[in-house]
Amino acid sequence: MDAVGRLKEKGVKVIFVLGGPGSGKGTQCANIVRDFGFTHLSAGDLLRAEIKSGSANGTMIQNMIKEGKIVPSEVTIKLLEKAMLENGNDKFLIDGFPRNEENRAAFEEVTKIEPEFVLFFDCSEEEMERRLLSRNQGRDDDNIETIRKRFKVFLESSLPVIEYYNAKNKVRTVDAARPINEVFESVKIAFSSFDKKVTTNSPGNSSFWRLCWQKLRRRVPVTVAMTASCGKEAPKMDAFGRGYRCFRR
Ligand SMILES: Nc1ncnc2c1ncn2[C@@H]1O[C@H](COP(=O)(O)OP(=O)(O)OP(=O)(O)O)[C@@H](O)[C@H]1O
Ligand SMILES: Nc1ccn([C@H]2C[C@H](O)[C@@H](COP(=O)(O)O)O2)c(=O)n1
Repeated sequence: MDAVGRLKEKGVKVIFVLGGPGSGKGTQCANIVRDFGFTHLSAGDLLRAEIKSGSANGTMIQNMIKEGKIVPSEVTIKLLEKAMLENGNDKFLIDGFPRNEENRAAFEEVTKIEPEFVLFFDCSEEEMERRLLSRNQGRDDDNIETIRKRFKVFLESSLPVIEYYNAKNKVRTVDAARPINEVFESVKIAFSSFDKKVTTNSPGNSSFWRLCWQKLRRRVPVTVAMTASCGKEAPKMDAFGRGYRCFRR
């Protein structure tokens, strides 16, 4: 049986975890693994492991990561597919993928998998830059020059992917600019509605969404619980340039 058949047979469920560089995707994925039984697959980690393994693609991947560029989809998808097939679990958090339209379309085409939902960590560039510069994990790309390139790629190539899934009502947005524990409280809300397939303020609830809009227009912060569970696009009151935040605190 081919890889697609085996993934289908396994009944693989996928959640894409997206957000700017340093928004806290990896940190929160560790919490989700602990509490919700998912396996965490970081596209960036898989690519870095490929460099270390000395594979034929290693040098190309290394150069692209140093430049903040996105590695061709076929390389990343092969690594993700292999990791999902080799793992006994059937629930995966795919962190940092899809990073652009090519990643997204190729993944669907090759694996025939649609994500259950997309967990989007919303954080300002200032905060992400602060975090990346103090991450201290010896990453080649955590220097100010590459960080700026990664932000540009995020805005130009990754946000359209989030918008694509948003149009399909598949995005659950979390305000990621708060302390780790507070962010996780919102993540838990996003996941509890996944398990139960019910949300208190469901995306289809137009009066709820109208209330969100009214609050945003008056600059009253919409609570994270609402944002996380409604699963709809947060209106862009403070978009581009300073990140993708829907309101100022
Ligand atoms: N809510 C938070 N508040 C403060 N620091 C945080 C928070 N979340 C994560 N961090 C720290 O910020 C840094 C980046 O976090 P993390 O590696 O989880 O981000 P990421 O989105 O996975 O980044 P990348 O896309 O570059 O891999 C880490 O040093 C982490 O400890
Ligand atoms: N789908 C992906 C994911 C990652 N990369 C490359 C480019 C990124 O800057 C780098 C680090 O990823 P991170 O660990 O920050 O998620 O890896 C890619 O090309 N394609």
